[in-house]
Amino acid sequence: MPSSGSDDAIESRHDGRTSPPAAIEVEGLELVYADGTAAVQGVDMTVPEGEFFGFLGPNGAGKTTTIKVFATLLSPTSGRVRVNGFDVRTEPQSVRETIGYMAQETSVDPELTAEENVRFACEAYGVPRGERSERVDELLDLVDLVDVADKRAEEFSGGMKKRLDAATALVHRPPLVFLDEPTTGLDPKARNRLWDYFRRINGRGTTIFLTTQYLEEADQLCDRLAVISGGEIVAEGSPAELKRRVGGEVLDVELEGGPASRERAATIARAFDAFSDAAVTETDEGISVTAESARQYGTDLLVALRDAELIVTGFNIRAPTLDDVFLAITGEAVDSDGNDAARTEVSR
Ligand SMILES: Nc1ncnc2c1ncn2[C@@H]1O[C@H](COP(=O)(O)OP(=O)(O)OP(=O)(O)O)[C@@H](O)[C@H]1O
Repeated sequence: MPSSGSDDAIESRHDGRTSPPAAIEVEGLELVYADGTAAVQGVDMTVPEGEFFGFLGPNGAGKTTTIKVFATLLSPTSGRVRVNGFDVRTEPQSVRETIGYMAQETSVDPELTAEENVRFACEAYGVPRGERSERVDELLDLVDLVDVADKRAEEFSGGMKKRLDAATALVHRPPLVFLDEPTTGLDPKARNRLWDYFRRINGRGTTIFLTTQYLEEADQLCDRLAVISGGEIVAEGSPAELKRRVGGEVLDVELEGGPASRERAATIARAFDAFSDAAVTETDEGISVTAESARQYGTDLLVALRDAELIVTGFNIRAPTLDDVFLAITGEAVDSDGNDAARTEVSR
């Protein structure tokens, strides 16, 4: 793993000997765009080598801006960022040579075959000529595109294009890969195949930095997560830790009637004595109540709703998901259709 720099406070904090350099080390990162938008405001984070790290946040939170700083496409306004041991400001070339970047839009050439796309990427990244054929075969095999190696990418489904794109991001065997919303718009089957692939490259030791709008994806794949909101990190931990932080269980109640019924039910749940610590949200079907005592007093709430002449058509008690974590932390629900995050009122 490359490492350089003598005057580096971050490295000396690690003593420079006992701990290997982290894949990503960030102290006090700020990025202000030319128009004055403060997109990232004082971010600190460390991603150890080999980790599968998830970076979550509502739209406009600063995720892509942060990735672009890590990938040296934007220069930080202030703060220190080291990627694979290199300073993004003073050693951008070394950073670029040691990272893979799968951007939101695929960069595959539709006119070229799968094999030609990967071969072209090998040339662009300076893979030695004698190694190219083997590298192309290995990567097409890794992403299960061997059977269609000679087909033009324009014939591929969205999922196949994404897998091909991921292969091209890996031709130079980078120890760290950035995946910016890699599965957006894919059907569940295609998404699952990509997940297998990401797990495989992480299993080979590659550090992965993933942004996604699918919280289930983060839950399934990531060792650790950070949530960014308004340019600041507002929560960090493993998926299990974050879920525990929400606390308790979630009671989902389905109601007959429109928004007025949901609003009345939410008011009743908020006023319910047993749920003084509850987070109550209105959902598409009814309401959700997250509380320590959701299981114990859930039926009492159902009775209270019935007494208020609201018609309950279904209910369910479950453990919190990352969606609940996200809602509790940011006050916004992630819209899995990829539209703007829906703002939902949260009372705590
Ligand atoms: N080139 C730019 N000039 C000025 N402001 C920008 C620019 N690019 C992004 N922004 C703003 O910076 C903030 C952070 O944007 P960014 O794209 O990093 O967020 P994001 O979390 O990646 O959102 P999304 O999920 O929508 O991609 C937003 O307020 C956005 O409007």
